[in-house]
Amino acid sequence: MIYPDAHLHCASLIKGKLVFDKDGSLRDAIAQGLFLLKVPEYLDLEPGIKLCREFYLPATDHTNYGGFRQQTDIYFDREHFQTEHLLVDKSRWAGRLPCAVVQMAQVMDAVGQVIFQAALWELGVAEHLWHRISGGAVTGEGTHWFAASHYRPERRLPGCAEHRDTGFVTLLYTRQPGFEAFIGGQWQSIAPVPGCFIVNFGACLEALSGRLALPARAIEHRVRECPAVPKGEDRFSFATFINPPACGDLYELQPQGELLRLMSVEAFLRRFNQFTWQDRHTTFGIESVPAPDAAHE
Ligand SMILES: O=C(O)CCC(=O)C(=O)O
Ligand SMILES: [Fe+2]
Repeated sequence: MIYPDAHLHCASLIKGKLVFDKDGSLRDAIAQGLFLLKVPEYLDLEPGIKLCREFYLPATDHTNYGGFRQQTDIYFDREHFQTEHLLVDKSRWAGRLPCAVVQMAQVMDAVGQVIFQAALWELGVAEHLWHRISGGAVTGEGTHWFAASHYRPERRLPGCAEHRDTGFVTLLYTRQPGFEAFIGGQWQSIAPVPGCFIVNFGACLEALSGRLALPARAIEHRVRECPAVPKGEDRFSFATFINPPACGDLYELQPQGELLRLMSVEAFLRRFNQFTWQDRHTTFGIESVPAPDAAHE
């Protein structure tokens, strides 16, 4: 099946502010659910790329980027899909990820917070509510994930499940095709643009803004089956996600400005895990599994 390629607006960070190219705006991007962001020139993505190429390989003496398959509290084999991934909460980045990856993830996470704040301004959410509605995630508290994904071409399965990201803002980097988003009532391919992140909004932001004049869209997306590329490399991606804490609540802002509590984040994540991946990791993001004895060097 051939899908049309979607046109996405493109933004940059200029002096720490989110600025869109002339034909686009944050308003359009919020309504569409995703946009492209030029990778800031001070951000080196090589550590993330190296991790994606190596995390699933056996550990060796020469590198600390491999040997993650045994670390079952942060490594997930999605059995019904091509993807296998690392998902690591910020509280574990320093102890479990190579130093250069931690530095990169911290910058990506900070960029995500700038975008999140810009989106809250645009949506008209009063600043004194930002901390409460995000469980502090808007300024670095709450849950901040780093994910590194590898798509196993030998598996004749879809790349990754159809889903909406659960949190507020996601920054995703990939170099190979395969990402598809449900835009304008149909699936559309999102071709990777060299030097750009794909930014998308998640279910917590959609829930928060559902009754406002400008409701944010948590875009439905997936990765199609990615075949082996002769002499090419396997598909990979890495991402940071900004989420409320698992012990927090999901809110809907009312048109008059008051907050309505919808449900606990825990109940929401439990449902999401069960329906999206249909595997044994139903408490992912909710229960923290004790760390193994030896931290990853
Ligand atoms: O690998 C990709 O391009 C998408 C991955 C994704 O959607 C996710 O990790 O939430
Ligand atoms: Fe996603």
